[in-house]
Amino acid sequence: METSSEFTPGNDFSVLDKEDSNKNDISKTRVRYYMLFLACFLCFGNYFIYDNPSALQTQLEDDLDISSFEFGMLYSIYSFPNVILPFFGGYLVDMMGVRIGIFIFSLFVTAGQAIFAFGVSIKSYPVALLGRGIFGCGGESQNVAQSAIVSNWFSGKELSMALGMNVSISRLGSVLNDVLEPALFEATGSVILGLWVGFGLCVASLVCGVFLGAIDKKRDRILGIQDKKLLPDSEKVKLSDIKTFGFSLWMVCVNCFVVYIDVSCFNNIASNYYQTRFDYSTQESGLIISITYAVAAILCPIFGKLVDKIGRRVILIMFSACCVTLVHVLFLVTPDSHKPVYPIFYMILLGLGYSIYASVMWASIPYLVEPKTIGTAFGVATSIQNLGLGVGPLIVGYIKGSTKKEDGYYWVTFFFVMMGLVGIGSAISIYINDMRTGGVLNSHDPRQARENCILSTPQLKKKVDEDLPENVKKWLSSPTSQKALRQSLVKQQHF
Ligand SMILES: C[C@H](NC(=O)[C@@H](N)CCCCN)C(=O)O
Repeated sequence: METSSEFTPGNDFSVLDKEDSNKNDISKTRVRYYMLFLACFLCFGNYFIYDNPSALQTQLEDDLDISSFEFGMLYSIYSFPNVILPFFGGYLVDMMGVRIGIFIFSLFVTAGQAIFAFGVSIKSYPVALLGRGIFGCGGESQNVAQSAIVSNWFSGKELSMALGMNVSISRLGSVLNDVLEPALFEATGSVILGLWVGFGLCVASLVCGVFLGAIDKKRDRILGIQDKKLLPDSEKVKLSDIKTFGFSLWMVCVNCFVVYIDVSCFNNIASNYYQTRFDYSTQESGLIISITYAVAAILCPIFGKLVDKIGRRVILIMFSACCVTLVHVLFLVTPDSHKPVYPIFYMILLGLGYSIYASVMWASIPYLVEPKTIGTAFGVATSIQNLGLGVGPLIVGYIKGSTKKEDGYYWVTFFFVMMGLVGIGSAISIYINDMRTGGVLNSHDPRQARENCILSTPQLKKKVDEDLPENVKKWLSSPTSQKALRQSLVKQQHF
C-alpha cells in the first residue's frame, strides 16, 4: 500500500478536529438501516428482469419467432459490454460520485426494460435486443454503485452483513421472477404483462435510488465531505490508481472469475442438465434450480453477520470454493438415472457455497484497496466476473457440442471441476498473501488490522525518523496520539 501523503503537523492537528463532526455522523445512527433498506431494493428490479427471458423462454421464442441462438443473444448482449462497462462504471462512481452514478445506471436499467417490453409487444426482436443491451449498459454498474454506497455507510463490524442483505434481497428478485412470470403467463396467456411488471419494479428501484442519494447527500453535508468535483487533483481518483491494487485483490478477481463460472454458467444450463441427465420435466427442473438462489436469499445475511463477528474471510472463501467444487465432483460421479433425489441436495450444497461466497468475497474488496478506489475495485472485479460469464457459456457450449459421453455433460462437468480447483488454488494464494500482510482479511476487525499494518510500514517509519521535528516525534510516541492519528488518516482517506 502506498503511503505517499505529505505529513505536516499543522494539517494533522486540524484533521483531528474533525472528530467533532463525526459525532453528528448519521451513518452511526439508525438512519443507516433506512439507508440499507433502500440500497437493498435498488437492485431488486435489476435481478428480477435479468432472468425474465429464461423464465419465459418458450413463450418468447414463439412470440418473437427466434432460434435458441437468438434467444441466447438476449443474455450475451447484456454480458459482453459488461466486460468493459463496470470498470468504467466503478471509475465513474469514484470520479463523479456515487449518487449521480446510481441515478444514471438506474435510468439505463429502467429504460432498457421499457424498450425490451415494447419490443416484445410489437414482436420486434431487434428492438427487444436493443432493450437488453441498454439494460446491460446500467445493470452491472448499478450493482457496483450499490456496493460502493453501502461500503461508505457500513464498515468494520457491519459491512459483510450489509452487503449480504443486498445479495439476499436482490436474489429474492431472481426467485420472484422464477415464480411470478410463469404464473402471470398462465393467468393471462401473454408475456407482456410480466415484462411490464418488471418495468414497474425497476421504477420502484429507481425511486429507492433517488431517496438513497438524498440521504447520502445529507450525510456528506453534515460531515463536510467535499463534492468530488471540488477535490484537489491529488485527491481525485485516477485510472492509473489501478496500479496500486495489490496481489490479493487480483487473486480475488481470478477467484471470482472461476467461482462464478461454476455457479452462474452452471445455473444457465442446469434446467437442460436435469432434464437430459435425470429425466425431470421443465417445471420440475425450474423448481430444482431455483433452490440455489432461494437458499442464498435466506443465508446471505446470516453469513454476512457471522463473518462480521468472526472474520476468517479467506478461510470462508476457501470453504465456499470447496463446496462448489464438491458439487461438480458429485455430479461427475453420479450416473444418469430417472428422477433421483440426491441431485436436489447438490443444489442445496451449491446454494450454501454460493451464499458464503457472495456474502464474503464482495465484502472483502473494500479492505484490499484505498478507500477512494473502492468503486474502481468493485468495477474491476465485476468486469472480470463478466468476462467469465461471457466466455464460460461459449466454452461449455463448445465442450457439449464436441463430446458424446453423457450427452456432452461429462466433460462439461469436468470443466466445472477444473474451474473449482483453480478457485481453491487462488483462495490458498490469497490466504498466504494475507498472512504475510497483517492478516487483514482474516481479522474480525479488518480496519484495525489494516491501520496497524499501515503504521508499521518501513516507509512510514523512515519518514517519521527523518522528516519530523522533535516535538511532533514526542507527540507521536504516545499510544493515544498514535490511535488518533491512525483513525484520522483512515477517515481522511489517505489510505
Ligand atoms: C453479489 C453478486 N453480484 C453480481 O454477480 C453482480 N455482477 C451483479 C449481477 C446483477 C444481475 N443483473 C451476485 O449476485 O452474486
